[in-house]
Amino acid sequence: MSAKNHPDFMEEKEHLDYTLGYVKENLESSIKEKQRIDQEVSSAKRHFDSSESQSYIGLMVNTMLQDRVELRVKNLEKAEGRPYFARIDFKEEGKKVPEKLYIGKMVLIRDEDQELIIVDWRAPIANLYYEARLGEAGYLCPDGNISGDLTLKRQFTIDDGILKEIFDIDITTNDEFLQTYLGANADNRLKDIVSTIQVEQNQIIRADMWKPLIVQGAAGSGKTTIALHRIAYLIYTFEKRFNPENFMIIASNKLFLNYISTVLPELGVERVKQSTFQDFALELIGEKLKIKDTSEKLIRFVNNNTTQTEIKENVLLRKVSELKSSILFKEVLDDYVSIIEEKYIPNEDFKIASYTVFTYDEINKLFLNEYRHLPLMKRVQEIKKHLTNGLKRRKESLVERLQYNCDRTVARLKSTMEDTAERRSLIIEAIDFKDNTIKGLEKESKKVVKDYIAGISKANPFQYYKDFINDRELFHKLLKEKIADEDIEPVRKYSLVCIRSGLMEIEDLAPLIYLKYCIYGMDEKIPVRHVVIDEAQDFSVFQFYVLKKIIPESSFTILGDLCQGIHSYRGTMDWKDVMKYAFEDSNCQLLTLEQSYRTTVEITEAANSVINKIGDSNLPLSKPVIRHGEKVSVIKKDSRAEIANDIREKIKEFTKAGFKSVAIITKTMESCEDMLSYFKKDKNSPYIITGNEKEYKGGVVIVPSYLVKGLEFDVCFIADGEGEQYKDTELDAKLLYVSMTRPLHKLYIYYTGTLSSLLNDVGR
Ligand SMILES: Nc1ncnc2c1ncn2[C@@H]1O[C@H](COP(=O)(O)OP(=O)(O)OP(=O)(O)O)[C@@H](O)[C@H]1O
Repeated sequence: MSAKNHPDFMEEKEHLDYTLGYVKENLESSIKEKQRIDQEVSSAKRHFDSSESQSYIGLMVNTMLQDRVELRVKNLEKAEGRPYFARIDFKEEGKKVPEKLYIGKMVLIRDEDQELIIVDWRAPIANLYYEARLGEAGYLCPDGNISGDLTLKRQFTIDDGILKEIFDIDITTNDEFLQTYLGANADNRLKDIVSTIQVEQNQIIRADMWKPLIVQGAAGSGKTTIALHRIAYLIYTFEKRFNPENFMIIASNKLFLNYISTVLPELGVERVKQSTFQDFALELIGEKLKIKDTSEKLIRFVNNNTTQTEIKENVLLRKVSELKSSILFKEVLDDYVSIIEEKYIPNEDFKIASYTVFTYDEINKLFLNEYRHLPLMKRVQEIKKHLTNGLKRRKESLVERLQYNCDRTVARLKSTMEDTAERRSLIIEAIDFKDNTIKGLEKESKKVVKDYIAGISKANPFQYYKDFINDRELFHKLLKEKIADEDIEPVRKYSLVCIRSGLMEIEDLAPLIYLKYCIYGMDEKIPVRHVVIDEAQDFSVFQFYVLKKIIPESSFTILGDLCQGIHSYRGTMDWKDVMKYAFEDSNCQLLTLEQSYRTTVEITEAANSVINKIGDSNLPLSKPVIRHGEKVSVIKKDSRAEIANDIREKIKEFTKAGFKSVAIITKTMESCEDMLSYFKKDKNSPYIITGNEKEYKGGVVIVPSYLVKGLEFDVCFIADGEGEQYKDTELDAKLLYVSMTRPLHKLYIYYTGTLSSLLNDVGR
């Protein structure tokens, strides 16, 4: 309700004014404090003397103070216009009066008396706001369970320091309050949702960090947003144990990373590691490999192929991808590594001079049995230690023997011969022989271990991978009964072409990391403790498997939507596979988010009718939050030019009405370019998203259906809804579904000729 009509308006206004005044005053003094510390740090850096420990300690302390005051300034700046969004009154058991707690994006404590002015939304007690109902309630904190009575839950709309609305609520968030947020227009970035997080979202954000968590969330259910809030929550909760750098987001492309990049700073989080799987994999493999554009294969599938050859080629492409993305291929590589392992140690005894220190069998047994738990190269390091120790012992016993023999010879000569020149010469000869032999042994012992180890292969993982694909006989042997006989050679040949052309595919990265892991181990300890993977339906089970293997100390939050699995040939079709193979079912939780917050009831229902055409009852549909809008318009035109004209007119109208982001979505890049040609002469012509850009600028864009995933716009125009474009296939249905679930408010679907049968139930 309008704040002024609320009975507590005056009380709340006074409190807000007080808080704003405090924030302002504090901001001014904190800025001064910051300037002072900045100056001190820069002067300390200029006069830094590394040999003086006092100088080092001083600089460290000042840098820490600098970080702290910088954070305080940032927090206060954030609190300037809207210091909090909610209030709860909670009477803890045993206390007489309820405590009034104002919840905001950051904590604010009054310096004078340590009074809590604003509670951080991530604090344990703030959970009452997100999950508890009025009445008996409790929350879990490091001291245990705190119970009491929740007497008030209140939400505020505060705009630029002005109290606009007050809602007293019981359940999580009031519909009206949520609606205000959902009804807002999208600029070019995702935003934070701290004030309207829903119960099921909150449970994901605050879920146990150490249990792997998979979230199947419908389009628009807030997966990306929640992923970012979860990181902010975990960083806050584990502030003392981990740094932001210990958290990592892996997403499908750089554009998407850029799209989400503003939310974390908004939530007060910086320095979190962000990467695409491809970049991260290349960093791990450590080879300068060129990788094909990840959309290239999809583009081939998306373009409607006509010739039999093209159709045949595409079938092969799918098979290659499916194989290399599967756990089956990991098993094939396990067999391959076993073969490498058998021949890894050269069939040679380890000798010094002509004396055998260890036989080949002894060494190989150690390699294959004793050190089996280690990667091959790590075993070699152990063997090296073993050889060195054995050599030392052997050398000592040889020296002892030589000394003993020499002493005996000398004694014998002395007892059997007169002290003549001949006897002296024989004694010198014996001593020289001993000394020279020892010298020889010393010299040889310096290099025998090195030479033996040098005989062991040091090929890099990529070389092993190439060798495997090059070796026709071996490839066939290991793939037999794994895939159809007639597919083995085409798969090998296709892979061979990739290798020879120097362009690998994203599907080759998990196998390469795996080979590196098995043969070399991961020396670089990856300092990541929690990995969040978004758009996870595009990741294969093998990719999840290797990530888990190489960062075993990390836990994972995996979020995706199978309905949007447009890369299903290399992605995940069933979360249960991920649970079973990547996490070996160990405590892995699967949660679902069905409610969609992005779009209207009408648009969600239309999109669901398309996904229903696939006829797969396992595909989880989304449920719209109760926000109604216009019906989805399905519009027939005689030509593309007419479609472009209509879109142009509508864009003008919507821009006037305040909509900030608009997308014209076509199925392929070719049709994007065709669409753009009609806008070329316009003053503010839209631009095409190609997938190569690192920055997302927003505004009016033209985008192919396979690149629109993850993004959202106020209004979307699907410019080519005809049957010729979108056939009755699973991939086309998913592409349409993804495209249709992007708008917040309005969706128009245009076509010429005949409408795609996938859209038969839309607009009815
Ligand atoms: N609790 C919430 N309160 C307000 N807005 C919300 C809430 N949850 C989600 N949203 C909004 O819904 C929209 C969709 O969120 P987001 O992009 O994170 O969803 P998603 O599940 O990742 O979508 P998709 O898979 O379709 O890309 C965003 O505009 C987000 O701000």
